[in-house]
Amino acid sequence: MQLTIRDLCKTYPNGVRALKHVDLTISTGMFGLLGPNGAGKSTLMRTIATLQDPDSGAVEFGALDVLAHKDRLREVLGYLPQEFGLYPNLSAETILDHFAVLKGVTDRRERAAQVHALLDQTNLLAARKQAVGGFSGGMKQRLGIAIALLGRPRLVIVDEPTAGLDPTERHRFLDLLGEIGQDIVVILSTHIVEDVYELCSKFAIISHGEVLYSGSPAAAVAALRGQIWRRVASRPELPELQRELHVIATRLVAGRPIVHVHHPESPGPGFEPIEPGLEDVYFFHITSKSRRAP
Ligand SMILES: Nc1ncnc2c1ncn2[C@@H]1O[C@H](COP(=O)(O)OP(=O)(O)OP(=O)(O)O)[C@@H](O)[C@H]1O
Repeated sequence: MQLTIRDLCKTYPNGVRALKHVDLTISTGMFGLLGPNGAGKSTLMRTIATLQDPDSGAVEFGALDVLAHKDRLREVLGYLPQEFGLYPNLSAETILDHFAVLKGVTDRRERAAQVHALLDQTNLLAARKQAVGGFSGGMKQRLGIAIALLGRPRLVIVDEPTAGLDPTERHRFLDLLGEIGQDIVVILSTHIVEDVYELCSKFAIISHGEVLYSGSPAAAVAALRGQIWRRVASRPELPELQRELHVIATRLVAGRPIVHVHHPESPGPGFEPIEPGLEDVYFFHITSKSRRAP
């Protein structure tokens, strides 16, 4: 099954152009949507999830025209929004049972089986009778994904699910997504580069409503190989380096600024070549765009 997004545009009434001619083809597996705050990720997710309309463009899931047949898309969709409320006094099991009814799983035995399987898959079986008001952030997110998976969706959309999770919970959540993404389309929106690197076979970088890159993380890294250089800089040097070279990132390592520069060959004395990481890819595309902008 394939999700095809064609020439999608959205301008909010306040004039913000949140999506500018977005084209993407997303196949079965985990697809990462990476971009800074305000890039347009949530707008794109909500549009695919049929929660809001674009101004123009098309979304197709297999042969289904999503914008023309929203109800049919919703039958095969699981959506975990950035923020969601849960009745704090209800247990995870009761909440899942309610949502299963809403998703149309009317057969009691089938519903009980699905709820049990999802509680097991999300490692919430032991906590199933507890009121969710006492759940940790990670447990709430796992319950959120269990709700999204009710009714056996073919398309799952998760919007920044790992924000605010500690490393253990983050990995547990990512492992869970990895399992799910074996044979359905899963779109993971995030601003955490490692989430994409660890999990996604394909990804796109989006900024200011535009797709700056789409492809595999490995190909994106390979395309920059031999072109990323690093050197320690003193603070007073930074403005000149930034003027003269394409500095993609500056980091403090043990209190000293380290600059990463994109250049086809050595940019000068003191620079050493480095193996690019996905973070270099991300900053390269984001900064290339702002260098091109008038
Ligand atoms: N309902 C709205 N009305 C007006 N502007 C909006 C609305 N929703 C989003 N925007 C603006 O559209 C742009 C894209 O927002 P969006 O939430 O899609 O980005 P995002 O990539 O999901 O960001 P974040 O990571 O911060 O959630 C931002 O400039 C945002 O301020």
